[in-house]
Amino acid sequence: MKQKLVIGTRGSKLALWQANHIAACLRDKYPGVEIELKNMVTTGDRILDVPLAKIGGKGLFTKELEVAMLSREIDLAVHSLKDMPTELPDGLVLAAVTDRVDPGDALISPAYKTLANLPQQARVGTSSLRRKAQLLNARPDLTIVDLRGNLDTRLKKLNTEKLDAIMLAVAGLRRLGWDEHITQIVPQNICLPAVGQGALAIEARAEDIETLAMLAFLNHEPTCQATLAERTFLAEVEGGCQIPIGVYGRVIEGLLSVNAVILSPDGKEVARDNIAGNPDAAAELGRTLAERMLANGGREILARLYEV
Ligand SMILES: NCc1[nH]cc(CCC(=O)O)c1CC(=O)O
Repeated sequence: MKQKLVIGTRGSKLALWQANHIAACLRDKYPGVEIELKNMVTTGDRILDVPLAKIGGKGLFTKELEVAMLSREIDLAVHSLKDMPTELPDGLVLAAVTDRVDPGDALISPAYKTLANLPQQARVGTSSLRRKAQLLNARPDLTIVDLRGNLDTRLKKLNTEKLDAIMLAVAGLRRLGWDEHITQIVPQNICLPAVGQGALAIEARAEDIETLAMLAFLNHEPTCQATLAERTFLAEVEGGCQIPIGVYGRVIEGLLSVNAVILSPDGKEVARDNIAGNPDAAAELGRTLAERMLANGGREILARLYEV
């Protein structure tokens, strides 16, 4: 057993909460082991004035931490699983995926409360293509305003940018204790979450058997299986850029079911489908669902996306 573990984390409030949460779990489990946090800055933190979809490139919020891990500056990194690319760099693995309590998206609209109540042409802030496309699919009249920045910045922009609503992940708001701002948990038939939303990913070096063994207790197997299906689905449909897809898998009574949607950015074209099966075949379920959706309209939606 190691006598010390160094956790790398980004400096945002959410990232620090997540890293401190895992640090607390580790201290609790291994009272004699020194657990240290090391703050790092990623490209995604540095560039705040450009819509995420335009920065491009994968692992905007993970790469610097991964470089530090490979050079042994840190032993593990804590990420929102949602921010992790489907393929990890050589030499790194997912050591654990934690349980997720809140996979969904929340609407914050002090004036109107719910999506159905928003007036025609209401201004809704989000930086996510996935939320934008699903919002427009349900409400083509809405005006979507790009909204970047950390959670606190985005909450402030609700007022400063004169928005009628913003949409954020429930999990992030809950972790920061800001769930009193939530006015509606958006139902999944309107908005499916991002791959891995709500789960934490613990990343470590593949050869670091000792650390991997110490982290294994953090893994929640049903969430690991559900998100494996989601990540395989994403890997199968994704090309070079950010695309509007939502997908949610969960294991109930031993059955893994996965719901997914692929949309055009304007929300007008949609392919929806679902699949269910043995959780041990999670990757295969994700892949089969992706193949089926690509064959049933998904491929055309993506082709038009790459044309522009
Ligand atoms: N894109 C940033 C990001 N990465 C993870 C979360 C929330 C926590 C989670 O989904 O686990 C958020 C904020 C948001 O989308 O509202």
